[in-house]
Amino acid sequence: MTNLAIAASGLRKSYRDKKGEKVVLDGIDLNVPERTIFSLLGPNGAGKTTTVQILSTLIPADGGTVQVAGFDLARRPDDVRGAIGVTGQYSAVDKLLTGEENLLLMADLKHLPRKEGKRKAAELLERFDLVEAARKPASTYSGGMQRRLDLAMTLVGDPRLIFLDEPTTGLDPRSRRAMWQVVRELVASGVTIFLTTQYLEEADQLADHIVLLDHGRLIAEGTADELKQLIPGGHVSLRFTDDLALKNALTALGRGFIDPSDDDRLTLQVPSDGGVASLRELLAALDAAGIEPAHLSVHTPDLDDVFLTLTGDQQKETAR
Ligand SMILES: Nc1ncnc2c1ncn2[C@@H]1O[C@H](COP(=O)(O)OP(=O)(O)OP(=O)(O)O)[C@@H](O)[C@H]1O
Repeated sequence: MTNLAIAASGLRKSYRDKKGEKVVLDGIDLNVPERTIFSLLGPNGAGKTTTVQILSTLIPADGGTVQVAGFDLARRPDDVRGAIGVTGQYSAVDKLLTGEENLLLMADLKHLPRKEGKRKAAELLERFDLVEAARKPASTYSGGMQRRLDLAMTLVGDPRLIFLDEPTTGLDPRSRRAMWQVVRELVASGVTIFLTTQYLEEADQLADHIVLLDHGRLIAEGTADELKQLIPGGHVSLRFTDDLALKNALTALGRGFIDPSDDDRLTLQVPSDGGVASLRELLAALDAAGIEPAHLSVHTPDLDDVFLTLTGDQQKETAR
């Protein structure tokens, strides 16, 4: 049986404000297998940060039972803290210090002997491609370098489970990809990652398992592929060299629409799940009618489509 890095059941949290009680987490269950990347995906205000704050012992839950790294969260918070690392939207990096000084400070906080601290700092600077910048103040670092330093600082304590709360928000595409690579390497080295993100592509790229959180409830979960299958929208695009071939194909297949975005009106969109069996069937039907498409492409719905369908269109802006 796979060991669970996180097992949460019936997690609840609400806040009281002038308007009364606001339920932020409405009884959610989470099971995160060790050595996997688990992604909590949701729009602004869905409750992602609150979940991370509870699981990392920063704030108490109002209800539910939680085990983190094998420890009961309510009874053994110190053991949980010793096993986890958290890098949040608000970085722990002190910008007045150099990268190396930040790492040594963290090693002191973790009570590592001086020699061991220096060895660890040097290893992490190397691993996170920060050797050249090691003696420069962190204020001179790019956004991507600061995130890498932040994550390196988290690793000083050798955590088994790392919470990455929106680790690439605001980074350019190249830095985002570099961070993804770092995350993949961490998992390969045996760490478990609990990732929150607003970026669907990020969850698609990294996560073994995704849960969609909306208004404090889990509204869907599965692998990226499983989530994509929850909604319709896949199709095969067939482009023909002339109008007659397109018309014949439409007759032979008995279904399809002319793609309005093709100015030449020579592309047929045929609804399909994009699977091998249905593609084979479609090509056989065209073959039997003696029609050869000039170009074929398969479009499966992406996580954007899933997210927008399941959370409602009004969240289109925050979902990207
Ligand atoms: N201390 C607090 N007091 C009152 N309400 C709070 C408090 N902390 C969070 N909330 C509310 O809880 C809801 C969830 O917030 P949370 O920060 O967990 O969302 P999120 O999914 O992380 O969003 P974001 O992507 O913006 O960080 C929000 O409506 C927020 O206003």
